[in-house]
Amino acid sequence: MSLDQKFEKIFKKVDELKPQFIDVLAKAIEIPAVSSDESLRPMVVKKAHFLADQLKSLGFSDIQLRELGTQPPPVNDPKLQLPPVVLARYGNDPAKKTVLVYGHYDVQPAAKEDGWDSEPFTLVVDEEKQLLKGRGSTDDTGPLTGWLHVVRSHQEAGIEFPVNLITCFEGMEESGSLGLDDLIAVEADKYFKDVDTVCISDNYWLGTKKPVLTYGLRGCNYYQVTINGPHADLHSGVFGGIIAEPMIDLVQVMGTLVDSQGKIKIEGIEEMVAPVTEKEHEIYEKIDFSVEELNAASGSNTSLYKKKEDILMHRWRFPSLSIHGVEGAFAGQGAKTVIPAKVVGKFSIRTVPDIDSEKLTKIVVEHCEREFAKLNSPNTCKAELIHDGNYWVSDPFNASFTAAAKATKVVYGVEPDLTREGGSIPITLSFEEKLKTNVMLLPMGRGDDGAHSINEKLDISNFVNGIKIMSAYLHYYAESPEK
Ligand SMILES: C[C@H](N)C(=O)N[C@@H](Cc1c[nH]cn1)C(=O)O
Ligand SMILES: [Zn+2]
Ligand SMILES: [Zn+2]
Repeated sequence: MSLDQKFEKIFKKVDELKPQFIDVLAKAIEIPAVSSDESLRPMVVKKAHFLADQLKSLGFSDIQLRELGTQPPPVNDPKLQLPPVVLARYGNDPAKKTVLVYGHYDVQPAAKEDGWDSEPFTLVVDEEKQLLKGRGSTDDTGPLTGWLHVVRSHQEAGIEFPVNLITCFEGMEESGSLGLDDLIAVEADKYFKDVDTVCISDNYWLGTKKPVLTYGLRGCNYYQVTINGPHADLHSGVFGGIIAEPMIDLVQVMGTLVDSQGKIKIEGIEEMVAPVTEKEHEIYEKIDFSVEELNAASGSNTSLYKKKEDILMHRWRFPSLSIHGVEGAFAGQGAKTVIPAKVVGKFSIRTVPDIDSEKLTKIVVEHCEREFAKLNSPNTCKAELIHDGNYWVSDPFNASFTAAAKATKVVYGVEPDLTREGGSIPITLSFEEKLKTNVMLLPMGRGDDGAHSINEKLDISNFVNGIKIMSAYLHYYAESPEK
């Protein structure tokens, strides 16, 4: 049977099985697997078991829920267990290539009060707009479950699976992939011994129309600054003006990190960024993107840059510093007149070549300490790293990228753009280094999916076509003469 004939049968099955695939996604999304919320850790574990059950019913073998030990500090409960990594195999034929597919089953926090139109952990199938709405639909439960549907479609179409598949599904990606590095090191010559390539479906197209393949990610160093003052929250009428307020110190320290144009004000970071080459300018010129698409995705007119090249460089190629929030501060409606006793400011820096993570942390911590010292406050200040994750940039010209480009052409009828990604997938570089193989990012969703935001969605066409691309990719990769 020719590849085209195989694809016809598989794709027909994907279309037929669509309602069942959506049903699996709905069941997965129902589990609020928020890795950053310690109280929801049992839910993250529950989702791992749900996936293991799915893998079992599909006939995967050697299914393991690998424990990673306790979560390292800073953490409220020092006994908190990390969620397990779900390892499984489909096929173990030495004559076939082996593809490791990585995905994460944890999600970002979400609450209806944040502005969602519906309950975030109830999948909404919007027939009118042809989209699937719910936390994790695009990041990353939809793409992750896509790999399971690839297997099911092959089974029901009666087509032999072209490769050996290994899954590595983790539950801590949104919180720094803690513990996974060590597991990969331990299993590099055991469970992962025969891996020829790694495919990750956990990012997004640049815009809304053109499919892409991705060869780079920024890293992410996440920090917290804790200012400690009085023993308890106090009445601002009774104590305001006569004690040093932690929140006043914190906003001043945080105010020295970045300006409103996005320029990082911490000395020593810019110097670590690799200079932009002439070749890079040429690459960026050819990419399909506009400020209008950015505005549509952000739902605003607040872009700091108007030119395509500036936007892309600042998204992919330069570091950025974002301020995320303050733990312990009043954040509700109304007018509570309180002086918070202890506040913890959270910010992260997206890193790029050649920023050294340890050096960056030293610079950041010293900067915060220096700025706090200037305040002459009797309060205490501690700045620390919560987690870091490496940036990754690879060469997109190998058998895996070629197979994915062919698969994209078969499904969408166009050559994909080659992009980098402003977000981070902390474990990517570890796969490349520890398994001594290449990694390819094959995104399923679109740039306006609202990952990490309210009303996160995945277009039904992206879900269905994504499963078809994943299927065709495995066949093209299996047929390729190189690894
Ligand atoms: C791109 C990926 N889907 C993603 O959202 N990654 C997260 C990873 C992260 C790193 N620190 C905290 N979370 C991201 O880029 O924010
Ligand atoms: Zn995410
Ligand atoms: Zn993700």
